[in-house]
Amino acid sequence: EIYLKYGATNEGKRQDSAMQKFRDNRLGVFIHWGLYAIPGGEWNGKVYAGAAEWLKSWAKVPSNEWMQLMSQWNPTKFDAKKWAVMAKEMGAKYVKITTKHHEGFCLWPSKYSKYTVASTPYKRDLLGEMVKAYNEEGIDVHFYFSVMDWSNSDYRYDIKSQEDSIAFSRFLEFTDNQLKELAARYPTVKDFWFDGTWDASIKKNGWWTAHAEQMLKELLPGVTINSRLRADDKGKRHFDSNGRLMGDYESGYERRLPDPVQDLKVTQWDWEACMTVPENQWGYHKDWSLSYIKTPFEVIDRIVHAVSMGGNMVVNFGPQADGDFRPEEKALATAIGKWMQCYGKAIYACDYAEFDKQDWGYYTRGKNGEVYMIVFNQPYSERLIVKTPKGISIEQASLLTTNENIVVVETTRNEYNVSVPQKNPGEPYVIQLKIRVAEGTKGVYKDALT
Ligand SMILES: C[C@@H]1N[C@@H](C(=O)NCc2ccccc2)[C@H](O)[C@@H]1O
Repeated sequence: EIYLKYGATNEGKRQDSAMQKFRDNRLGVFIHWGLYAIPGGEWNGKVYAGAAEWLKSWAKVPSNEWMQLMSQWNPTKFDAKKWAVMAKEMGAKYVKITTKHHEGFCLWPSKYSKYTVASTPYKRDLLGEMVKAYNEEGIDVHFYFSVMDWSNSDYRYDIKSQEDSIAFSRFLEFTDNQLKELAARYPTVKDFWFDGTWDASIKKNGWWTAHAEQMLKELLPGVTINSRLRADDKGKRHFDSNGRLMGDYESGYERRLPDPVQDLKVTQWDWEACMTVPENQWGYHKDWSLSYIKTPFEVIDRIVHAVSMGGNMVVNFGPQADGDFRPEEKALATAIGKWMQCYGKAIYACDYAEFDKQDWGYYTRGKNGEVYMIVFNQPYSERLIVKTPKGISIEQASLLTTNENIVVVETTRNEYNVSVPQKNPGEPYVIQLKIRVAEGTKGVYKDALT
C-alpha cells in the first residue's frame, strides 16, 4: 500500500440512490456540438478524414482564427424540445452534453470566457434550454467538460518552468470558476464527464483533480464523476497507484469495449463506454462516406455487450450547425427506440449475469434474479447452448415479447439446450430464463427472489 493524498476516495461500487440511478439508466446519448459543426471537417477547401471536432488541430488553425467561427454560430433550427423527444423515443435515459470541448467554445454564457454563445448571433443559453427540455422529458443530464482548452493561453501541455506553473495555476482557477458556474446555473446536472485530461500538466497536478471532484460533490450532493478526470499523487490516471478506481465509474472505453471472456475484471466496478456511429467522428462531419457507418443492429450489439458486463453505453450524435440532426442519426435513434421498446426490460436496471459468454449473444440479469438471453446469432442447430454457474439450474424459459414457452433440455450437469422461437423474430431477440438457486450458492444470486 502506497500512502496517497489524492488517490481513490471510495472502495467498491457506490450504492447510494444517485449512483443506482446512473447504473440503472444504462443507455445514454452523447451530444457533441460546437463551432466544429460549422466547417464539418472541411477547411480551406480540404476535407480532413480525422475527427471533425479536432479539425482545428488537423488544419493547424490558430485559435483566434478558429474562434471567428463564432460570428457564424446561428443554429436557427435548434429546438431543445425536439432534441429531448428524439432522445426519449430512442429510449435513452440520460444525455451527456459537451458544455465545452477542446476548442474552448462554451454552450452556456460563461462569465469567465469571451468564447461563449452569448457572443454569437444566436446569443441564447443553449445549455440551459437543453437541460430544461431533457429534464422535462424525464431524461437525466450529464455534462461533458474538456479540461484541455485550446482557446485559453494559460493552458499548458506540460509544466517546464516557473512561468508555466504560474500560468497553469491561473488556468486551474479559471477551470474551477467555470465548474462552479455550471454547478450553480444547472443544479439538476447529475454527472460530470471530464475529458482532455491526459497531458503531463494534469498528471503533475493530481491534487487539483481530487479537489475538483470534491468541490463538485460538495456543491451537488450525489453527483457522479468519471475516472478520466483523476490523477493521483504520482500522476497515475483512472486507477490510483494502489490499483483502486478513482472517481465513481471507469471511463476509458471510448470506441472500444472489454472482451466478454478476457476482461471480466470490469464487472468489479461501475463503468461507462461511449461510441461513435462512424469509425471516429464525435462532432458533425459533412462526409460520412469516408468511414464505415455502424448499422442500428451493430449499435444495439454494443449497447447489449456493455450492459452484459455491468456497464453503461453512451451513443454519440453530432448535431449540424443549424441545430438539426442529420437524417442518418434520426433514423438510428428511431431504430434503437423501436428495439428498446420491445426488449428494454433486458437492458434497463440490468447487470452482469455471471454466465459464461456463448456465441449466440449475451446474458443480462434483472433485479429479481431473472436472466435474459439476448440472441444476436441464431445457430443452424436451432439450439442455444447455456452453461449455468454452479448451483444454478434453469426452471423455465419464454420469449420476452410473446411469453411463448421455450423448450429447455438439460444435456449434462449445468448445461442446457434452449430451443429457438418457433417463428424467427427476424431481429435480435430476448429469451427470459427463470432460474433456481441451490441452497448455499455463492455469487449474485444468493439473495435473488426466485
Ligand atoms: C469523447 C471523445 N474524446 C475526445 C478525444 O480527444 N479523443 C481522442 C483521444 C482519446 C484518448 C486519448 C487521447 C485522445 C473526442 O474528441 C471526443 O470528445
